[in-house]
Amino acid sequence: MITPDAIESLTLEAINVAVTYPNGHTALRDASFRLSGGTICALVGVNGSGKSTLFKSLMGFVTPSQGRVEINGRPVREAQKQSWVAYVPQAEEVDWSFPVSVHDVVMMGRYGYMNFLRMPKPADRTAVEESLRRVGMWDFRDRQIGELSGGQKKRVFVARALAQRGRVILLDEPFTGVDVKTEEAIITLLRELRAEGRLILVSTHNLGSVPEFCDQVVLINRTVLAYGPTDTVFTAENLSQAFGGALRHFDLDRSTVNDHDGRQVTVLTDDERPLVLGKKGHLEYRDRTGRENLIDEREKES
Ligand SMILES: Nc1ncnc2c1ncn2[C@@H]1O[C@H](COP(=O)(O)OP(=O)(O)OP(=O)(O)O)[C@@H](O)[C@H]1O
Repeated sequence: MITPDAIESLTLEAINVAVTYPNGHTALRDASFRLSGGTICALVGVNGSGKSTLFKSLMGFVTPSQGRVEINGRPVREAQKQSWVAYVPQAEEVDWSFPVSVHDVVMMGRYGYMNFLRMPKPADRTAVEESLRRVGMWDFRDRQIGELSGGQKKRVFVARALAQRGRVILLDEPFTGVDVKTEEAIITLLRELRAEGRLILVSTHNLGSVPEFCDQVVLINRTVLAYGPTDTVFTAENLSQAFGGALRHFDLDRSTVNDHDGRQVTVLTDDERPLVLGKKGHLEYRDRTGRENLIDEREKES
């Protein structure tokens, strides 16, 4: 297991990244942000805003036409050779009819540590078992990957990232098609990985979940519009800039959201997990543990 000491200096930096596809379409231009290890950062933007393109450039799958990506100050391809960047794909990107077992999929996370014959060593087998147990999928190890539910498939790909011992872990829409219980299990795991000093970047449409588990946000729309701590970046103004008319917007005079305190709130949503902003535009949290100061501040509101 990677100790926090070993990755405490982890940094990921995009510097003026532009990506133009061979058909001439520029999906990203002048995109810059910098993140350090020990964070869960949301990558938030509308469909087509360039989230997957940004992920591909962080993995070295597309080469920026301008700018660069650096991990610990080194080109991303060097980090990739050391298996530092792990990727959890969207369900649609995977061919589920491919005849591989759950165990095989997670073993793929170890390929970077093997020679060209890809003969697993005991350390590889141990990493696979530990990772599958950690996501609660060890009992499913011999199942064909296509025979799992959506949430189970997600957990297997998270296990593959764990087996890879990725320092930077990229998750593309990990909560799509996943029930709330599995979402919570994945979030718990991500928090553990953050505590180990890893850098986790999660692309998501679930605005309402972001304040609950992401300490930072990168907001994109063909460039980086804003990045930094969630409570400074996740404002109604920034979100309307990022989403334009794509978000539904409700102003409620008297809130009935969960067990909210009945004061005025604004709700922004593009799906079933709405983002709730208080009267002064501050974030409202479902889980207020550790955020008692916010409740005190609310008391002072009229
Ligand atoms: N291989 C490609 N060739 C040409 N254009 C592409 C290619 N891949 C993506 N694009 C275009 O680049 C833009 C950004 O696409 P990208 O997939 O990065 O967006 P996204 O934010 O991940 O979207 P979604 O939320 O729908 O997954 C889109 O306009 C898309 O049509």
